[in-house]
Amino acid sequence: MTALALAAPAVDGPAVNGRRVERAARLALLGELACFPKPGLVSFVDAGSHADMDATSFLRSVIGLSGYFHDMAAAGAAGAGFAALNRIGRVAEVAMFRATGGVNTHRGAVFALGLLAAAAGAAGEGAGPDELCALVAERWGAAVLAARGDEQSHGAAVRKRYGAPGAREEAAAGFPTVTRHALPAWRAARRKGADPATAAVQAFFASVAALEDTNLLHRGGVEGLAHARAAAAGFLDAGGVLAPGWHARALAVHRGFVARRLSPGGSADILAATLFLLALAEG
Ligand SMILES: CC(C)(COP(=O)(O)OP(=O)(O)OC[C@H]1O[C@@H](n2cnc3c(N)ncnc32)[C@H](O[C@H]2O[C@H](COP(=O)(O)OP(=O)(O)OP(=O)(O)O)[C@@H](O)[C@H]2O)[C@@H]1O)[C@@H](O)C(=O)NCCC(=O)NCCS
Ligand SMILES: Nc1ncnc2[nH]cnc12
Repeated sequence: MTALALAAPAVDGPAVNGRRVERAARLALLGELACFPKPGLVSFVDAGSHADMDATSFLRSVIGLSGYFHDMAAAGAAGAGFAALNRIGRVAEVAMFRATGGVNTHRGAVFALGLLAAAAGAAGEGAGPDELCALVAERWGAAVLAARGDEQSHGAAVRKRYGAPGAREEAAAGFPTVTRHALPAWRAARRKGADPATAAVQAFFASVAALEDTNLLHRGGVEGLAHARAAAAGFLDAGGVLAPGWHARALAVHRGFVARRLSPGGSADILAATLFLLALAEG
């Protein structure tokens, strides 16, 4: 048990697949960071639309979160309710901010992948991506929506101003952007011959085209969100990563986002959740 688990209730759950869950989550966060071109976001190539963080911030954050996903899987296996999961998540957020010097790298991922890790623990071996997403909705969805969040967050400001749904609604609905958009896009690209890293680019664009991303609304307002979704849909309509010249087109979208300071952070989390579910399914 790690220090993060001190926030959890004392439970003696059955033997869980915690190590496998932890490994899959780390692979997913690193895979998301490595994915490029990923318009507006930080990668090993550049910092996209961000002045306060770079790839090193994300690597520090991943290390700072060590043990968190294992603990969420163990808590899920022990039948933890939302309040217990949330306590573990809040401690992980503190660890993330300590690791990055106060920069929000993975708040959304702590939340989304944390819930999915708990579902993986609860379901045990063999549950597929759709089942895990549905389990989050079924078991914790109502409590997720009922929870009082941080009233000062960017997400809260966007909710107040535009009435837009955000990370909570996505989780409570069983991650529809993952199951209906990003995951099918990744699988279709792989079936047609794309390698896993290129399929991740396709999954990312599919998410941007579909998601009401509170980060895009926060930085760019309704116009920024519309621009981002239309640019992503245009890339996919032109054949996405399966069409010749795709890399240059994706790069042009990236540059357009950077020029407008747009950052689709919600889609970064959707991609990480997708890669997490795929890594878990691979074992
Ligand atoms: C439920 C919480 C996640 C709180 O959410 P809330 O809506 O109140 O607001 P935010 O603090 O703004 O965080 C929401 C993050 O979720 C991601 N996101 C956005 N839209 C969606 C969406 N439609 N669907 C899914 N996910 C979405 C997004 O995360 C990424 O962006 C982060 C960078 O954000 P920010 O710092 O605001 O933006 P910048 O542009 O960088 O800021 P400036 O430079 O302009 O200043 C990055 O971290 C990505 O991860 C949103 O940020 C949650 O906080 C909560 O309740 N947590 C509880 C603890 C927990 O996790 N418990 C465990 C599970 S129960
Ligand atoms: N790669 C990334 N760049 C910017 N914000 C993010 N939030 C989560 N992953 C991110």
